[in-house]
Amino acid sequence: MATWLNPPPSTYAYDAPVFGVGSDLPGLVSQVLSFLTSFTGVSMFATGQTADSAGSKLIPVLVLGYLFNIVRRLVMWFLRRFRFQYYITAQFTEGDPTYDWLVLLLTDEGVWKNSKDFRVSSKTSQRKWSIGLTKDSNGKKGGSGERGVHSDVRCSSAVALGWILDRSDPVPRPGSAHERVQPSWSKEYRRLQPLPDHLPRLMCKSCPDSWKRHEPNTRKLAGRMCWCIQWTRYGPVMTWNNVKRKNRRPMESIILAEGVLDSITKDAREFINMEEWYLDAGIPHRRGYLLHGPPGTGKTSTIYALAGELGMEIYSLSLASNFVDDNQPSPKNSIFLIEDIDCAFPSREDEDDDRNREWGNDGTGWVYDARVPPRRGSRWCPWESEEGKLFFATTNYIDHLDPALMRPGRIDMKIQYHLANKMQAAALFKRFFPTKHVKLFDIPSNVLSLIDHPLPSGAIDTDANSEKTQEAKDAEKDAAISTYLADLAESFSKGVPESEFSTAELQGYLLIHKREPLKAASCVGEWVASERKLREDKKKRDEEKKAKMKAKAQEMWGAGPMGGGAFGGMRPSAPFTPPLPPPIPVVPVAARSGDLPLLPTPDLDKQGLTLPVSESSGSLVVV
Ligand SMILES: Nc1ncnc2c1ncn2[C@@H]1O[C@H](COP(=O)(O)OP(=O)(O)OP(=O)(O)O)[C@@H](O)[C@H]1O
Repeated sequence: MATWLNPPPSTYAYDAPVFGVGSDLPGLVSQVLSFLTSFTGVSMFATGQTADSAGSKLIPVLVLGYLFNIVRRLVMWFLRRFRFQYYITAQFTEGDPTYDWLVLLLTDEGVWKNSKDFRVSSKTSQRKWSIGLTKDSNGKKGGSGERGVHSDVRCSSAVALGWILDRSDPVPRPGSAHERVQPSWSKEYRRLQPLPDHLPRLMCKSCPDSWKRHEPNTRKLAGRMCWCIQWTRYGPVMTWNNVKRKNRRPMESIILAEGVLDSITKDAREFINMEEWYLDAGIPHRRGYLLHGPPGTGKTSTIYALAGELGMEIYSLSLASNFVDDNQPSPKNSIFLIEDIDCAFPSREDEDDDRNREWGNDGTGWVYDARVPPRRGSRWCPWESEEGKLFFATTNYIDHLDPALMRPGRIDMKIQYHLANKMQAAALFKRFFPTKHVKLFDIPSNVLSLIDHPLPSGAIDTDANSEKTQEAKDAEKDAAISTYLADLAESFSKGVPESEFSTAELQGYLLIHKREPLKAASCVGEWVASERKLREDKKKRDEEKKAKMKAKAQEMWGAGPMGGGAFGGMRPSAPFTPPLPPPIPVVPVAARSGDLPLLPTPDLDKQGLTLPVSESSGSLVVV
């Protein structure tokens, strides 16, 4: 079924006159003047079109038209000044909760009904705004039924933080997705003056109840870069977009070594509650955590659970954007997250190695890929300027990080994650097979009959006794089931070798047997053996591949000075040192000419890769 969507622009500006002028006067006057200009020009030109004097009358007509245009522009300029003086603009930016509230309110007000311009989309919109087609669970049009709600967005604080009175930019920005919602959309709001008093009321009205409630969701917002042209600046700006909505993850579902989770939560809570102390002590109010360890050990899950626990949103920086704009900071009391931080901020040595490789400066004389832009690396810390926030970074390779990045003040707490131990394996098993869901599991009938103890003899005397004994029977049964499942968990953990598999891997295995606790426990040994074999095979394959590549390179470049190989073992007479900086755009000659394969590999034998290199007209050329 076709759905007519009317996606809202990324920014709404609600204009209201400070002194209650209820219509868009400047806009109206502009329209009238525009019409007069064109009408006068056309009519004068028409009257000048007599057979004998067309040419002589054309020039004054054009001059007059030109003068009209100048006058029109002047009037417009004065009107804009007037507007600047007497209007206040409140901007609601996409990504901020107030934006959502406003769009919701507008939807409820039915403002989209008058829209003439629709965009039809084949994919589901992130926000399911539409013209009265969606209904929430209460049957309310344009309701918020499906929308993600942060667990702790309080109306009052969001209002205080969420809107900006912007006197500096009275004119709509050309080129930006910027739409003005005229005050005429609601008589009620026009009456409420002046705007600064009115806005909080407007926000409180538009803030849906569901936003005020404590709802079990965590939102993750990701930085997205877009281009914006403003009067004052031209360039990329960053907007936060709600890209992921996750159900709030209970802290109990995170299985870590004892005390780890508690210490992070305690530390974060302390940080939040001690803002004033930080200010008084002159210490920047920010706290950085680095979670490091092998993949799949629960680093990201911890952050999501913590966000839910503390009622915070997660603002995640996409490394692809490689950019943070100070003008679009994430709100206070939020979590700023950078996953796999080693990719964004490699250690300086790594970075220099990379640069050397890029510029053929590693002694091989070969330019690998000079098109790789230099990374900003460790000299670029986006959270340096951000206060009142928790910063989380995750990495699998802490050794690859620049020590400067990890100094206190940037990273205050490092938490190491490990591959699963036996305790974690058992806890994970119990999480998968809780007693309360036993009905979902395939429990062998012989086990069930064992669990189903007969009632104690003589217990069924009266109705009351009957109830009591039934309760006792249920409790006894529950206890028997949990003992049974605990035994299975124990046997499962015995089958899992210590610190060899990640929690995610164990989770993957348990998911295969999610309804068969007995099988999950009894087959774990087989699974471990097969996983080990897979790893061995992969290791062998990798080694073979490496050896093949090495042999190929030797065959191509020769083993040593002037010895053998398709290129006669050529090598440069002296190590090549290209100028740095500025970088010259260099494309490997092999890649350009197409007669040699692109050498992909930094770890190929250096001896075999050396070539004589000279510089010629701004590009490096292999001769
Ligand atoms: N300690 C853990 N407790 C509970 N679940 C876990 C744990 N570790 C991993 N998982 C599960 O494994 C999956 C991956 O976990 P997660 O993304 O948190 O790992 P990670 O350490 O961040 O991995 P990576 O370093 O690859 O980003 C999730 O579905 C999560 O539920």
